[in-house]
Amino acid sequence: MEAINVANITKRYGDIYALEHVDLNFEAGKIYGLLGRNGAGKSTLLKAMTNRIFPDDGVIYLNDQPVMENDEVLHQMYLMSEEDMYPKSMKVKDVFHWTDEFYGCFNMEKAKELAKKFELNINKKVKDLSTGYQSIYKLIIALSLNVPYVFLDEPVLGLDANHREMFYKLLLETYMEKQQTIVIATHLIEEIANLIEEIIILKNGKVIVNQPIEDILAAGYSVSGLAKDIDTYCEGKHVLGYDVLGGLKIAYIMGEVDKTSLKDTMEINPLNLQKLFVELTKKEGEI
Ligand SMILES: Nc1ncnc2c1ncn2[C@@H]1O[C@H](COP(=O)(O)OP(=O)(O)OP(=O)(O)O)[C@@H](O)[C@H]1O
Repeated sequence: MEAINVANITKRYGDIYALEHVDLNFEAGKIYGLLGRNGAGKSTLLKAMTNRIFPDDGVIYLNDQPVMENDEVLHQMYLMSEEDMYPKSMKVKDVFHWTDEFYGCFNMEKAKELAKKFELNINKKVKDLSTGYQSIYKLIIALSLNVPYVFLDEPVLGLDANHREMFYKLLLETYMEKQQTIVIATHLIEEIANLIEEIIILKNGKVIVNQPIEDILAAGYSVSGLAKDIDTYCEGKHVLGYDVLGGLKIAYIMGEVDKTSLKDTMEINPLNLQKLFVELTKKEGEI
């Protein structure tokens, strides 16, 4: 079932098209990965979906209702982003309190429990938190709010590896329990590869990939071997790109695996999401 419909959204900043004719559907109860290089339009899209900015063209609907200045709809969504919604001089526990006041569906008990897990002192002012903890307190809000739509813009910014793993685990547990619609925008592609069901890739404000992660990974493969053998093997194939390591070459190929011209010295492997992303979003002339 389609829950959010992004219909023909365009957002310009001067001459720059942050988003250009973007059409997307988000189904209820799924986890989406929103990927794109720096400046691709990820944050702009999430902000438009949550009414933080207004598109120049197009409409965004949540269950057929426009999100624009629609309080009823906005109370069903939470966007976690770098932007602070409250003054930085506020204590974390007060941010929790006001979030509860605004949404009316904040699980304070869970938030306090998570704060203990992450060793976050909720009596501290937001401005006194380290970079990692500035993300952590917002993640705790995202995990403790009982809203059906959660948008996470760079959720693990500044978190150490242990805290990142903890967060992914907690996010999955929360998702299993509440079956929310979750959209995660991140550059840490491999870290979310096992978490997401659907993948959206933006490039220069346009959607270039929008499909189940399984499908896109199954649509191609990589082959490695001696450079000259790989070059011969790749003739006539849809090659996304190459990596060269000494005399060894790896080619990233779209299409069904062709075993007919494969040599014993060559090895076939599945595509990896990060590699696929890099190849699909490379600029001309970039290595
Ligand atoms: N308030 C603004 N004023 C001017 N230009 C903006 C503004 N917000 C975004 N942009 C521009 O719109 C484009 C898309 O930016 P956006 O922040 O959505 O990208 P992003 O994919 O989230 O990037 P990153 O991964 O670097 O955070 C960029 O070219 C950016 O410079």
